[in-house]
Amino acid sequence: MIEVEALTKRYGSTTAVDGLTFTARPGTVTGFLGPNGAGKSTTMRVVVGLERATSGRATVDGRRFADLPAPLHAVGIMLDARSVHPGRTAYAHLLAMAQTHGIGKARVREVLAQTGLESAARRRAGTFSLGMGQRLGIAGALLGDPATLILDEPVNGLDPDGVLWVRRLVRELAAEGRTVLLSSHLMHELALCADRVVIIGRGRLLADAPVQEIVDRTGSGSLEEAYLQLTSDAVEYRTDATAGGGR
Ligand SMILES: Nc1ncnc2c1ncn2[C@@H]1O[C@H](COP(=O)(O)OP(=O)(O)OP(=O)(O)O)[C@@H](O)[C@H]1O
Repeated sequence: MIEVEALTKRYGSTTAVDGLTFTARPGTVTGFLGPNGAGKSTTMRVVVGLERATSGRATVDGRRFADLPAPLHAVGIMLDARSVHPGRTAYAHLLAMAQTHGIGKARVREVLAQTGLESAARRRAGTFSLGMGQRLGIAGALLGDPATLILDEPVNGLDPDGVLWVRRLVRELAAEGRTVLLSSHLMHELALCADRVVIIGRGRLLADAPVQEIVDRTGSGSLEEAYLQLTSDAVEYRTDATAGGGR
């Protein structure tokens, strides 16, 4: 479970996250949405201890990330699939992660198989396509068999097969009782795989409800329409094509 409570993060005069509160619960895929610069990545980075909150708090299973005894087992993270050392093979990358937690080679092979990377295991990550890099990032997130997963744009760069695979995977993870927090700009995809969505704009909460409830409450025909309506005042860079709710 992820709990974000009155979280504020400032960078100098920029307030990236502004008094944000929400909970991502076990057995649920929570979609995390917002326009560019809304504060999604910053929130996720605070949750996983890469940034320090200016005020408020963010916890995983009731603990701050820094206080988790074995982080890989508590929370699987894919924030930036490109953060892998390009000279390392997929296998070596995962093995190095595994060794920090006493996880064995068998589990490394298991996640390589689960993410469809078996045949690419001995290839250097620097030669991977965007989609293969995403798969490797997801493999790393799954490695510790964590109860919580945080995936930033997991379908970015995936082909239709890959998109379907991620959709099934996150649904399975939630069905196993895990907490999944997933950000994406692909509304159609989120509507298919998320149970509820948390929408933020300019660092503030705009909506936190089941997908259907948000669609109904806004009188929209789709999550995309509801999203455009809810974020219409919170978009910093809007082109003519999207001004006025996409009409
Ligand atoms: N390290 C940093 N230093 C200064 N400002 C930052 C830093 N990181 C983020 N910001 C600012 O904080 C705000 C929120 O950025 P963030 O990356 O969290 O948004 P986001 O919702 O993830 O956006 P996107 O959809 O474009 O990835 C932006 O105004 C951004 O410029």
